[in-house]
Amino acid sequence: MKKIVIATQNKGKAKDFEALLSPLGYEVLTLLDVAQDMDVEETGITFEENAILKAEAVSKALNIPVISDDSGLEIDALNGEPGVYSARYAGGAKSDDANIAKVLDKLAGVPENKRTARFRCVLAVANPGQPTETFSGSCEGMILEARKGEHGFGYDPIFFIPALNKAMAELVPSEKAAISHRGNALRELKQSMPTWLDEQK
Ligand SMILES: O=P(O)(O)OP(=O)(O)OP(=O)(O)OC[C@H]1O[C@@H](n2cnc3c(O)ncnc32)[C@H](O)[C@@H]1O
Ligand SMILES: [Mg+2]
Repeated sequence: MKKIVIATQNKGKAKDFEALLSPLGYEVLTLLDVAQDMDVEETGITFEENAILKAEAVSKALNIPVISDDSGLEIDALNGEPGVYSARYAGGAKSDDANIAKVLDKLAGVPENKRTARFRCVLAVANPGQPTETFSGSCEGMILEARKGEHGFGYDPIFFIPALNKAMAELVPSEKAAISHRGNALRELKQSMPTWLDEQK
């Protein structure tokens, strides 16, 4: 089986990438498999900057091609927060539960039609000795008033997709892959670099 390294420590993202890439015949490896202690500081102020930082640091250290993912949730009523700070929105250690609680608290009393939001994802492809490329995807939705569903990770239980009449966390991995910001960004990558994935071994 072909292998591909995703420069992430996030097990939820790893599952999303498995749903996207195993149908194409890839085994997905992450930093948790290949470089446990590599934690790249995300000092950028955009998803692009952070995706490039993570991909280049890992590609350089391991001397292999990698894909990184920088992503987050933008809520219109909060002027785009949590945005690039999505992973640690509630401060301290990363906690999906505390992050969701903070969002629900901040949106208390905000009516349904003002709860619009989107997930964004930027993938960076870094190859030793070649210029890094980025690809982006988004997914529009609304912030629910309470958690719903058991699948996914992060803010998925409070992200409602009107077209499916379901929360993101109610979708099984293949259903999420078909409509998600991460899936859309990967489809962009495949379109712009049609042979890149095939060339990995
Ligand atoms: O940097 P790595 O190691 O990849 O892992 P991370 O969790 O820190 O990832 P980011 O820096 O890109 O922060 C993204 C955060 O945005 C949220 N997020 C991103 N994609 C999501 C998705 O598909 N569903 C729910 N929440 C998501 C979630 O809180 C993530 O922790
Ligand atoms: Mg991170």
